Amino acid sequence: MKTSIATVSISGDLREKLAAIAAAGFDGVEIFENDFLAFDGTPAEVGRMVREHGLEITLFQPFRDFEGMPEPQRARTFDRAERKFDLMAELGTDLMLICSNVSPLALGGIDRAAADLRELGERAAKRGLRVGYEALAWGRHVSDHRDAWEIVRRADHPNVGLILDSFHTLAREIDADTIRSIPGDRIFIVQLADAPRLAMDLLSWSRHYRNMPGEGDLPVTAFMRAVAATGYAGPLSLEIFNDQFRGGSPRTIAVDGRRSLLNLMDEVRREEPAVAIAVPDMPPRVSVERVEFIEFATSEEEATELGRMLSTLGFSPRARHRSKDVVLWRQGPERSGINIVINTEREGLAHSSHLVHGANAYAMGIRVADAAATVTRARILGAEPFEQRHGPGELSIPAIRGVGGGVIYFIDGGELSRVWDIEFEALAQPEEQDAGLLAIDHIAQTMNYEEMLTWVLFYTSILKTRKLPMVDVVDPGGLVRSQVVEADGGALRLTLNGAENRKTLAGHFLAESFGSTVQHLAFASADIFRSADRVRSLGFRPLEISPNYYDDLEARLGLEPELTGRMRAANILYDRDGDGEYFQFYSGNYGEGFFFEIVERRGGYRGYGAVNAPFRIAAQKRALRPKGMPKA
Ligand SMILES: O=C(O)c1ccc(O)c(O)c1
Ligand SMILES: [Mg+2]
Repeated sequence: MKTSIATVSISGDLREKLAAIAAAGFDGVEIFENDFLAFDGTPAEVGRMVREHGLEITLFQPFRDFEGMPEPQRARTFDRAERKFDLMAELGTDLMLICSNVSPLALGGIDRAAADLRELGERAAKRGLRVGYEALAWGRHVSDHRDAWEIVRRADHPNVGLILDSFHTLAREIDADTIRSIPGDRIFIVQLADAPRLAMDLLSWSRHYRNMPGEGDLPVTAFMRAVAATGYAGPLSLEIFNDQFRGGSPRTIAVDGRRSLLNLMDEVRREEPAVAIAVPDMPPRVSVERVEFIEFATSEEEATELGRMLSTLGFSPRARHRSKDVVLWRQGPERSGINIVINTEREGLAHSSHLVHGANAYAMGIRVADAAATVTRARILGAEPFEQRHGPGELSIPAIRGVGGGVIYFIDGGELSRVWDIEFEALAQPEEQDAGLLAIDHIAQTMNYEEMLTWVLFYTSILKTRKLPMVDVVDPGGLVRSQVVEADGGALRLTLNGAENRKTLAGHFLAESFGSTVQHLAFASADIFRSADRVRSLGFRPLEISPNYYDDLEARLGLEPELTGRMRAANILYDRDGDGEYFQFYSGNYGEGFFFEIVERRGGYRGYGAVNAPFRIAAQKRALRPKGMPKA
């Protein structure tokens, strides 16, 4: 399988685009005409530059408003095509994309279009070139790949083929299985793009909101399965028109693109075992069992402060690392579900993370079915493996760098599961101060909004997880977009929060911690009222919620005043869905906006209390303001 990407998908000038595309491991590029026109070198220089990067030009595009023109436009269109053929010869590519005509002058008629393409194919053949015909979803007469195929079929020329583009087919909800009857060798190139579901006109949707396969909501896998079934063996080429990507980091977008293609083809290979698909062999997405630990990097002083906060939540220091300045905090019986690690080392990644971000939860450990396989898959998908010096007798825990520069460790059932015994030495048992917190319910990570798709693709391509629809959270200082990535049964729940500006609580946290990511940790309780009582007696001060909230709860959901009274007294917020109920309360802020949450899920409640987020944020801002939080 050859991977390719259109230059239009990446930001920067042509030089920067090519460097990023090559570094990410693509085999080829589609040269988008405008990227070429804006460049100040000759076509031959562009061709040389592409090849010096080890890339080939898979396609020159687009050639517009070609088929079905009346004279005199028709003759001029052919002249224009000949000029572009000259250019292609200099660039060193043999394939040109003709997109279906959108001109009001176009006459329509399948046979007329076929005759024009046949003549163009004849002219292309004289120069050893080929032309591919693509149906734009908004084409004037041709907007469906089935019609485009019929035209190509009737053109009946070896130098004329079909170009498929997942966006145009899927945006119009055309059944992708109609591709299965097209001969694979008549398809000259396949362009791939996903997109979020949006209600808008097709052209604007396509030109501004496409994204990488797996990042959006379109059934790109079903489309690609149908393409694979035709026997098509040419390049798979990403063609992503996206306003955000145009301003993003070329390196990141290129790495995301290649990750998305490999992940897609791996999925197709598993779902179409009868079709031979050349994709690097990789372990399947690994299932997650639970969050094994969260590790904070802090100074000694901050460790004391964080420890004080954890003590009020019922945690106590239980074990110390045998050779490092690292302490394990737990609560409840031995082997309870929450392991919090505080690292005050003066070297290594924890230390450098602390220098950059201040105290922060820079690492997490995830228990998976197979730790080594997880890292193998992640590496093939372009993630960076992480290894740190380990002392004699210590384990080498498979790990990768996360998107934000932190670390994700993977632990499985083998020797790795004994890490707490092997590397740690138990401390004297303190008096019992358990608050009934049983597990990490979810981890909330904050990032710039522009980086959210990168994170979503990272998690969903490496781990057996899925994304939920994005929701808007209103902060008095602006909007925060929130998207959940979760594993079956809640074994891993991540809430990703994308901040658009620094006036929001999330944006403030991001700015003040120089891009650290874990902004809050939610612990699960089986009895939130009991946990609330316990932590209060340990000195915990919950985030105070406005009394107006509880009046509204009674009115809105018809809750018993007795229940709302208890919630009001403990500052507990409430939500429910078709499956169950959710109770939650929060801590105040630690540092520049880090906090803890305690939750109880009753029945099969699946959400995260998103409806309550604005009230939580308003309360946190009230609490933060005296320390210099900008007024929203
Ligand atoms: O938006 C367009 O005009 C356009 C051009 C070329 C393509 O391949 C395409 O999918 C869209
Ligand atoms: Mg296209």
